[in-house]
Amino acid sequence: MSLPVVPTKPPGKSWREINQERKALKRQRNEEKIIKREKRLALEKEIEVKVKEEAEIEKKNAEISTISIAIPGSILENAQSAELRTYLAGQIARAACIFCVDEVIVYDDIGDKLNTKKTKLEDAEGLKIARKSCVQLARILQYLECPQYLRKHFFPIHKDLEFAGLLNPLDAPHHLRMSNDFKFREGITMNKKVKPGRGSQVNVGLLQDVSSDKLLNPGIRVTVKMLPAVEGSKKLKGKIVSLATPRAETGVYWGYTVRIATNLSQIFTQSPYKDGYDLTIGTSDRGTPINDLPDKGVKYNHALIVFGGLQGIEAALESDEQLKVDDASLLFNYYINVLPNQGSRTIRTEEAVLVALSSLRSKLKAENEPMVFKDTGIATSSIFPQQKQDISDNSGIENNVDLSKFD
Ligand SMILES: C[S@@+](CC[C@H](N)C(=O)[O-])C[C@H]1O[C@@H](n2cnc3c(N)ncnc32)[C@H](O)[C@@H]1O
Repeated sequence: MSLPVVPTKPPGKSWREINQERKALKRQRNEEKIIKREKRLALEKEIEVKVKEEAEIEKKNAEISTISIAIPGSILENAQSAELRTYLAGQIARAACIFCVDEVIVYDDIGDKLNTKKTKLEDAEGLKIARKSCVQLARILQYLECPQYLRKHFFPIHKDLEFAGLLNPLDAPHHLRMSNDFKFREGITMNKKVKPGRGSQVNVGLLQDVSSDKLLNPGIRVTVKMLPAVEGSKKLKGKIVSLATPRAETGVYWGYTVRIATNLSQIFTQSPYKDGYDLTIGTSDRGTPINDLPDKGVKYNHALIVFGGLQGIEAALESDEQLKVDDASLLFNYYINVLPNQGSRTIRTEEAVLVALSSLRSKLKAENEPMVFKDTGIATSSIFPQQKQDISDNSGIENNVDLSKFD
């Protein structure tokens, strides 16, 4: 039988002193517990506020007003050579970039009339057939929009791109060089092992990959918000954000997405915006003179401007079996002539895009205009002074058509 343990009294101290010390220790422990709990509650609150703020930013991003243009792929079919076809596609890309277009829809305005010029795509949704000229136009548009350092990952050698290397570059703000210091960068998720709980490594066109906050499949194009460097650490860290975030947060134009519509009606029905387009404009020399529109009087949140091909929008309407109207102007909120008293009998589609986007600027009023990007250019950092050379030449993007499975 074991005897009860009797606490031994340390020498030189009375039992009163010992009890007081114990009580003080207990009090101190309780106080520490309270401080710890308060700290934890404060941290939880901070996280809650941050999550709310981020949700607000995401909501704001989704609300930024956008401009989409629809171009018939068939315009390439009238060009005399492969080089001229490529150049024409480059002109559309340059116009879209110059006027900060958010979405380019390449549509088929001819339909089944000339069935031979089609190419097949088999994906999860089943068999899709698209006009070859539409696929080529979409491919060149995507190629030019993609930052040079990512092209080798997203654009394998393809006949459609044979002369794309000769094209005038877009020189878009998101085509960053190593020497550019900007808080957003486009990147590709890499196939690198990461520790459990960590996000994907992303190549953003710098010497070092960025550790991101999300674990994604390799080979995906992502937009990364670069996080401030931690003191004493050389590691680059970033947060994966939506494609709309750079523009919503800084006002900088961040490129366009590309989709293919296999007829005129799909331009309207397959809009990536939740409630579709709230302003639709058709362009034709038979439209209402643009001067009739009030200055800054046409409000929009998601505007769509549709251009026709050789025979105009009327021909596209005729080829679309789903559309039962016989007057093209009835498809749009506005049907406009952007250059009354034109000097040439015909204005080509690629010319009309520049004229229309330019003259509509003074007529349209965005409901949620992105803020003005105040920087005169993207700042050049002194961190990489010796690496000012262009990164090697070289898509995938939210809402972007996946062209990799087209012939
Ligand atoms: C060669 S034109 C087509 C022919 C036609 N006369 C017409 O405007 O419908 C090609 C496209 O350029 C645009 N376009 C040409 N002239 C235009 C004008 N004066 N105003 C607005 N758009 C025009 C239209 O989108 C048109 O479908």
